[in-house]
Parts: sequence; structure tokens; C-alpha cells
Amino acid sequence: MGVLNVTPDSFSDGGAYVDPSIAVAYGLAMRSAGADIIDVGGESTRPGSGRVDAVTEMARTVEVVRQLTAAGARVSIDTSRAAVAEAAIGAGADIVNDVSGGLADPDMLPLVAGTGVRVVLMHWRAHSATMADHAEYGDVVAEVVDELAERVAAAKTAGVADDRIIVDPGLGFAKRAGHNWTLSAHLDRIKALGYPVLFGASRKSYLGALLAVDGTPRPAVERDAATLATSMLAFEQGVWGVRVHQVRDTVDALAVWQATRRAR
Ligand SMILES: Nc1nc2ncc(COP(=O)(O)O)nc2c(=O)[nH]1
Repeated sequence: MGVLNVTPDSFSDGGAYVDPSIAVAYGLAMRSAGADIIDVGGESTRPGSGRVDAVTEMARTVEVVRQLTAAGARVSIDTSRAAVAEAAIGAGADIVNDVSGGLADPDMLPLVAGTGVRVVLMHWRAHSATMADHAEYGDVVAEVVDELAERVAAAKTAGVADDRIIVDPGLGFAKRAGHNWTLSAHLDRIKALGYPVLFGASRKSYLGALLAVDGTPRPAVERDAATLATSMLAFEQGVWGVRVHQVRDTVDALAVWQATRRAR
């Protein structure tokens, strides 16, 4: 899953793809590099960021979705708003990637059920502006699994079919670095929920902290090698997909992992 943030302020590539034609060209380049899905997002979710209104989010994403799907790309819409998801589905998106797992907008899960698209239910506790206040866990894996199970139950109650659901531990969302490492090491327990697992570590701040020198975190755009390592470890644990900025290298690493698995 290739990340296409059409936002002026996303943490690692903010502003690069705000122009729709540039965004579409970049999305198609990720597809050519081997991305199976292009994840289009119009609202930054970086820690501390405020919200944008639905009209702005729609204006940033829907036309990009339309042009990408018209060119044959498979597109997910990264939104927590049902209205934005509905417009993106109308433009050809067939996956809703809801970082809030349906919590932010009560209309989201009924929309997903009614349209029959797939939905990524990510573990989330609050909007980015306040999510740092919710990063308290006893057993982070057990609590993330339990809270994801609640979101799955809510989706099924809303009428979402089992085979439409993908789950995601939500690295960096109401989680500190230690929580991210623990979750990354126990993806098998997320998988035990019985749904495909999407894993999103790409360029996140816990990787920057790991690679810090004299207290200065590694810049976001210099975290792709570390991201690649997290992807390989995620493949080993049987994830359904990885959500990354650097697609080509990830596809190469996946090929190595698959060739090695075949040789076992
Ligand atoms: N399913 C899913 N969606 C996401 N969307 C945005 C971000 C934030 O990262 P970005 O600013 O690089 O998009 N992370 C995730 C994630 O981990 N999982």
C-alpha cells in the first residue's frame, strides 16, 4: 500500500503532492513501482495536528481518486469521515482506510456496509490533537486486540461482512515508542483476531528516535531503510499488507522474503 498524502502538513511528505496532477502522477509512479493499492489521504493525522473540514478533505482527494482509478489503479481512501469516503467510493475507491476504526463518524460503518467496500479498522483512541493523552496501557497488545475486537463487532453489527474487514494496530496513534515496538513484535496476536492485518510503520517517529544521534532524531525521509526492516519483520509474521512511502524497495524486499520462504 503506497502512501499518497495530498496534504500540506503530513509529517514526512507534507506539501509534496497537493497539486492534483502531481499527486496523480506520483500515485501512478507508485503503482508502476509495484504498489497494489494507493492510499489517498487528505487530512494529516500526524501527532498534534488539527482537523480540516470535510469540504477541504474532499477537494483534496476525490479528483485524485477519480483519475487514479480511471487509470486502472486500486485506491483506498484514508479518511475518518463518511461523507469523504462516500465521495471517494463514488470516484472509484474500493477500500476505506479509517484510522479511527469507525469511531470518529457514526455514519462510516453503515456506509461501508451499504457499499460493500473493504474497510481498514485501525486501532485509535482520539483525534491527533489529543491522542498523546490516551497513550496509557497495561498490556498494550491485549488492549489493542480487545479494542480492535470491539471495532470489528461494531462493523459487523452495522452489517459489514467478515471478508470486508482488515485490522491495523495503529502504530504511533495514542502510542509511545515502546508500545510500537511491543506491537511490532506481536503481530501474531493481532492476526489471531482472524482478519488480514495491515501494518503501518513507515517513517514514523519511533524509528527516528531509534536512529537518533546526540538526541537528534533521524529525519523522516531518512527512515526508509529502517522502515524496510520493519516490513520484512512484518512479512515474517504474516501480515496482509504494509503501508509505506518507499514502494519500490519494499516490493524488492518482499520478493526476497517470498523467494526465501519458497526455499525453506
Ligand atoms: N491504516 C493506516 N492508516 C494510516 N494513515 C496515516 C498514518 C500516518 O502516517 P502518514 O502521515 O505517513 O500517512 N498511519 C496509518 C497507519 O499506520 N495505518
